Amino acid sequence: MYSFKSKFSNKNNVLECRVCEDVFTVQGERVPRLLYCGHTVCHACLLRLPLKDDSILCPFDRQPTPVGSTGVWGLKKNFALLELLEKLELTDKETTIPDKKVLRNESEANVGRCDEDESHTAVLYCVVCRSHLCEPCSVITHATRTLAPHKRVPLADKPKDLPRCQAHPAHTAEFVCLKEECRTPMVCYLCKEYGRHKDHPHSLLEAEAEKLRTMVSVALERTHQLIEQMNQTERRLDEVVIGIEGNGDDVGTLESARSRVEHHFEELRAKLEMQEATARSAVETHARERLATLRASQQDIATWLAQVMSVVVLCETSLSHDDTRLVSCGPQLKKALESIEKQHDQFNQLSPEQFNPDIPITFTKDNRVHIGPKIEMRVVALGLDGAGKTSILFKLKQNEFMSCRSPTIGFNVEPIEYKNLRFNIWDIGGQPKLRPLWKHYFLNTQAVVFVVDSSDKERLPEAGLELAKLVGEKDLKEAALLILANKQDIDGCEGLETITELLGASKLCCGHSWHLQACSARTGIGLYQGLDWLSSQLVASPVTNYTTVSS
Ligand SMILES: Nc1nc2c(ncn2[C@@H]2O[C@H](COP(=O)(O)OP(=O)(O)OP(=O)(O)O)[C@@H](O)[C@H]2O)c(=O)[nH]1
Ligand SMILES: [Mg+2]
Repeated sequence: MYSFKSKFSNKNNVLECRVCEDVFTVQGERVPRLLYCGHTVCHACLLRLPLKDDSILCPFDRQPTPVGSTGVWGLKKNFALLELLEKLELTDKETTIPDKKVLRNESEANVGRCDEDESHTAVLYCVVCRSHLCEPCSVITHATRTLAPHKRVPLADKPKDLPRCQAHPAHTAEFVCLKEECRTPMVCYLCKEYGRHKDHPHSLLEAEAEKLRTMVSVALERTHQLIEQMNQTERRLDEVVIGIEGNGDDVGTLESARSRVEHHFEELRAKLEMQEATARSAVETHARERLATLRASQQDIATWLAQVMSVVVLCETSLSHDDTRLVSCGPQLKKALESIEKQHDQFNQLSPEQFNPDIPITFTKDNRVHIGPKIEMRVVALGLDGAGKTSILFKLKQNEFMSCRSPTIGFNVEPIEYKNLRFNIWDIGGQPKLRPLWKHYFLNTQAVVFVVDSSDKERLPEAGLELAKLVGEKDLKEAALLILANKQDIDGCEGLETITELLGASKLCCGHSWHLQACSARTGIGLYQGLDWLSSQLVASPVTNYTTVSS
């Protein structure tokens, strides 16, 4: 029988901590540790001693023992004492336990029995004496001052026995070697202090297990949260799928998107059909009117022909008259010949265009049909004073450039014909006092030509402010915006990138159809590229009919 009394009878007073008077143990909180002065104190008492300048003062002679970052755990154990303890423990076991197997069977059989009295049922476990006790025996056996502080826990909380060291089976493996390459992580103090694991990083088995337990608990908590999030997301995805596909009577978003597409294109088709009907009717009205004019001209010619023929007959007959009769017919003949002259004039007035059977059709971007040689566009030219608006207009109109032009007070308006377009360009004065009047020219404007002076960097921000006002104008919402970076012939003028940046054009004009074109009113470069861009904004198909303007 492995009895409490026999176990401690040898050790009493000899192997106990002189601070707490508890018996030292080979592991755990009563492990004996050495101080620098040579005194031995148990681990638990050392933990309670106050620190002074990172040193522990010996409770017996006040000698300091420095402790590093590892604290009390870093102090050497009193191995001589430990050896002695273990030997005593083994001797106890050998003398009291004749056969280990018998002991195991016995201790298994004794589970529930009090180690002091087999007739009692154990309910407690003394973690120091490692004995199972009933309540009364626990009180009796621990009545002395030395044994009274022993920690006794309910049997259910009995700590698990520590494993034995593989290399030194007589010792418990109470440390964990933290070196990755070590295959046997659980080691005893011999391995740790002197053996294979000397100088390896270590941790106490309990501390390591606690660290792992905490790590696993945290990971587990996070995993539970992740699972919850995944479940929630799965539910939300299900809802989204149902939202898209629909469920029973609820129509999904796919169906409503489909209907919106169908509706949009139905509307477009209806609008297109209307536009086609309007265009067809315009073409037919145009053709009918032309045919009516042609038929009227045919009738006129038939009438003129009959009249001319009768004059021819009169003239030919008169040629055979004698003198008296011819003279008397003179006034009639003169009148008839005058009428021929008149009909000749009327005949000459027939327009040569009548002889061209073509019907010139152009489509605008909004699907209106334009029939006729020229499609018109209302354009306003704006910009700061001196930017070169008037110079550009006159360069386009009559290919002229004047190096000294007086500022425009009011406006100039000129039709500029280019390909099959007629741009009616309104050039408005740009002096500060005239700028508030710009808005009176906006109505029905299809395009704004905003002119900036590329050689005047200082005034570009001011131009940007005026541009900002223009793009905000309601009447110009649909208007195309052509920015002409003028005076590119001047040395040191700014490039398009700087101009775009200083005007803030990219941001300002994003709601508009806009284009920045480098040009010069002096040389004419870039002006027709600007007009081409304007044409492309108005006309759906490319404009091919080149007419009067020469570049
Ligand atoms: N070198 C050079 N000078 C130009 C160019 N365009 C205009 N100028 C000159 O710049 C000055 C102002 O030109 P204008 O056409 O009167 O300017 P504006 O924009 O009509 O000015 P306001 O009528 O006051 O709004 C004139 O002296 C022009 O000769 C150009 O492309 N190159
Ligand atoms: Mg001007």
